[in-house]
Amino acid sequence: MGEAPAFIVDDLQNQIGFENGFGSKFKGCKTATTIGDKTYVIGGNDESTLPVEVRIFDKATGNWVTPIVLGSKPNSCKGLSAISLNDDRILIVKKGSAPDDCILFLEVDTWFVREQKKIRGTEVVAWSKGVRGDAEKPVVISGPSGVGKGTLISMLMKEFPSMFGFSVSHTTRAPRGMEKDGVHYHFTEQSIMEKEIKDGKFVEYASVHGNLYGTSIEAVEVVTDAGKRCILDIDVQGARSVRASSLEAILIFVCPPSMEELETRLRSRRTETEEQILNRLQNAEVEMKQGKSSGIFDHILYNDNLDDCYESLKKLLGIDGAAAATQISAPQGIDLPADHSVSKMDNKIIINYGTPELEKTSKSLIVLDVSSLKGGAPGRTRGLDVYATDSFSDDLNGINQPS
Ligand SMILES: Nc1nc2c(ncn2[C@@H]2O[C@H](COP(=O)(O)OP(=O)(O)O)[C@@H](O)[C@H]2O)c(=O)[nH]1
Ligand SMILES: Nc1ncnc2c1ncn2[C@@H]1O[C@H](COP(=O)(O)OP(=O)(O)O)[C@@H](O)[C@H]1O
Repeated sequence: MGEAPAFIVDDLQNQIGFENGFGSKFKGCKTATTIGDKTYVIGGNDESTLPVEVRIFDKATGNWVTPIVLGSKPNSCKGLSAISLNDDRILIVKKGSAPDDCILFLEVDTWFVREQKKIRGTEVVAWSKGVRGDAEKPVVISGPSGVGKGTLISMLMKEFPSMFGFSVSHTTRAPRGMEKDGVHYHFTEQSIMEKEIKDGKFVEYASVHGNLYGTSIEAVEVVTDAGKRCILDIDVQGARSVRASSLEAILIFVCPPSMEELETRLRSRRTETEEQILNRLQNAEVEMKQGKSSGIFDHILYNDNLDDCYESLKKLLGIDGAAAATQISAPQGIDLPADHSVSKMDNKIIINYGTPELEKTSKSLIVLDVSSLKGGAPGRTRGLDVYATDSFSDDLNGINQPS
């Protein structure tokens, strides 16, 4: 049954005293997995409130490396099991943890991690929380200045405060009258933002209407860590970067009914100078062309009547009518018992928490189907399929039925 442990390296075990999580009982919250030449040692102190640490033993050089760790680091726990998936991420099962906090992915060679390694010139790993199904895709809203993006987003956040969270961008533009630092934007300076971009702190950034705007990795993570679906209000260049990234967002472009109406809305807002209005209207022509024809966007919405447009937005997000209630209450966590062992077969991770006697009589296996994983750092890893079953069969396909 299952796969052989990903690794058991005696000298490593002697050096740092961890045990592999595969089917074994162990004291500390430490485990290790080897991918290629690198052994990832993951763990902290038993029952500690400190975050789980990650160290890498590079067999090629014989050196230990402490990587930059992105993503929200899980706290230590009663124990960890680790399994390498596709050599680019390690699935971690936290024993005895809360249902919404027990399946994690440590990305070691995904697109996002490779990009970050390139920018930072050092070892990088990134945590991403695992969630069931296809929920929580981030939502990108783009469109010309004054079309109503902010208005639509405010309506969504007001109606579904526990479902959506706004990604607070950084910008070098000056705050408008009512805007608060850290709420509407992180207002910053050009030189500081350029340094942070160089340090790899941004998912995307662009120069828009003469100012620098960008989405930090942290801005997305703060929202996903709160268990909410992330909304990004970004321009077309930023949308293009997100489309190419691992975020797997739904991209929506909002159009005005006419350029005249766009100008009316922009002027009636009274937040820009005449020069800024003219600049934004000029840019709007280009944005409209790109938005409608570039193939970046999944959906185009026309914001003529505000209420109609808002209803269309909810519909394409699957949160209109009864669907809204279902989605809000859908459980995202996975209830795992404290004491269990973990093994892997093809694209299925089998979590066994029964005694041999118990196995015969009741459900004692949880199967995590990881064949359709999507997303990942800096967002969540979606697409986990989870179901309970009662026994192994010779052919694992035999337990492929959700129960
Ligand atoms: N690429 C990118 N664009 C952003 C970001 N934040 C805001 N923007 C875009 O910058 C443009 C100007 O935003 P803002 O100054 O708030 O003006 P408004 O859209 O007219 O309210 C809009 O197209 C926003 O969608 C960001 O983090 N990244
Ligand atoms: N469908 C609409 N009809 C009329 N006015 C609208 C509509 N949608 C938004 N507005 C108004 O247009 C102005 C610009 O909207 P805003 O949300 O700030 O645009 P954006 O965030 O795209 O720059 C605001 O004063 C807003 O109240």
